[in-house]
Amino acid sequence: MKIIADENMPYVDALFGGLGEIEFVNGRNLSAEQVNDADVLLVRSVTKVNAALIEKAHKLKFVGSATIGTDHVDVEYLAQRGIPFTNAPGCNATAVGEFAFIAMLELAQRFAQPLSGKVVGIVGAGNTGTAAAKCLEAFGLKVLLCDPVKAEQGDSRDFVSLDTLIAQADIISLHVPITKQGKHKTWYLFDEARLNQLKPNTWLLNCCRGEVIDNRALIQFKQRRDDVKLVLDVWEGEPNPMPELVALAEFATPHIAGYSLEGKARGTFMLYQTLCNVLGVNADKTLVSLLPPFQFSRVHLQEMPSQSQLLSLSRLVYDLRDDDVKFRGCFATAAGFDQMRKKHTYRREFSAITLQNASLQAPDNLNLLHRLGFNSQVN
Ligand SMILES: NC(=O)C1=CN([C@@H]2O[C@H](COP(=O)(O)OP(=O)(O)OC[C@H]3O[C@@H](n4cnc5c(N)ncnc54)[C@H](O)[C@@H]3O)[C@@H](O)[C@H]2O)C=CC1
Ligand SMILES: O=C(O)C(=O)[C@H](O)COP(=O)(O)O
Repeated sequence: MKIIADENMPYVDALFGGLGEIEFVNGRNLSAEQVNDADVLLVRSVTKVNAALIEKAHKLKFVGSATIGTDHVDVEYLAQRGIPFTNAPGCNATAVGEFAFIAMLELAQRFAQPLSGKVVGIVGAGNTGTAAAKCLEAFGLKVLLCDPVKAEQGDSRDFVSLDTLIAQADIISLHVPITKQGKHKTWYLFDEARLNQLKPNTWLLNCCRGEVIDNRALIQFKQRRDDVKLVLDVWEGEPNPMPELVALAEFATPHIAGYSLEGKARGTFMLYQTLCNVLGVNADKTLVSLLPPFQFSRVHLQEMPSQSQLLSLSRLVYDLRDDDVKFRGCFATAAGFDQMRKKHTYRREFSAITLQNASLQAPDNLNLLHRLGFNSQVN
């Protein structure tokens, strides 16, 4: 069995090695010729899986994308061909949620502001939005959710309209899929008119898809409104972000909000489980055996961390400043953008750290750190 896999997918050898012969490819430039004799195709978000790519891949019996988003896959075409497809919903939700939370801690540090007391608006209350809300609520912030789709589906949480969210939120974090049609389409959800509604001093974070914000309108808006601060992980026209926009962002990264080691491993593992199911073979590997030990796996806390101490703790798993600096040095070419993604030093999730100290025994303290995602051990 021939398995074609994106070279940026970790643990493919460990998980799929026993199932067939693996060929690693550059997912962005994958050609139809390369997949013609494939039985299994494992991709990431940079590969357009459509008729043009797989029309002649007559042996293809499974396509998997180790991502949450599916906008790069023609799922209808796969269904017509009867080719089983899976993505990896939720695989990197914790990674994106923690990225957004850490970015807010970084902004608070940079502008010497307390995060406490701020109201955060989450647009899109699915896996990543909910993960971000979990951290923010654990930290004690008021969170407003806007998700008309979930509201219509009868989700029992409280939702507000986008207008209310924009009017009330000090920080807005975007977590929607990119959709071009329908009454809840998200393409340019934040257009010029919407951007002009932002309250003074709003922080706007985009960790979902670049085109959810009209990037040209954002440049013009930001040039007039320096009070608004931007954290941008995703860009219109990737892998070629608009240089003017990069310069206007406080933190800029190359679509790596979901790149925790745990998140990437979970993504590959979910594909492995589904493929085993499709092939009718036993999935005998475990996710936990894949992850290496973390160098800061145990941290002693003398007291409940302050906001800046929590940032220092968070920087043990992920220092956003490093990625921001690297990105500004390499984004100017498509190769630079992709190389940084390819060579990204995986960060860990909060759960990789076990916090130890008797003073954390107070249930509220333990609860807060636990709900943020850290492990805790009372000694
Ligand atoms: N930067 C990165 O590395 C990553 C980016 N993503 C992107 O983030 C997107 C969201 O991921 P998940 O939260 O896991 O997806 P999800 O499908 O679990 O949640 C998306 C939510 O957005 C809601 N939604 C749809 N249209 C909306 C609208 N007009 N207004 C408000 N809410 C709306 C949906 O009802 C759903 O609840 C993905 O589709 C993907 O494009 C996901 C993971 C990593
Ligand atoms: O899951 C998604 O959706 C994403 O956006 C991915 O985290 C992006 O990563 P790649 O698949 O492009 O490596």
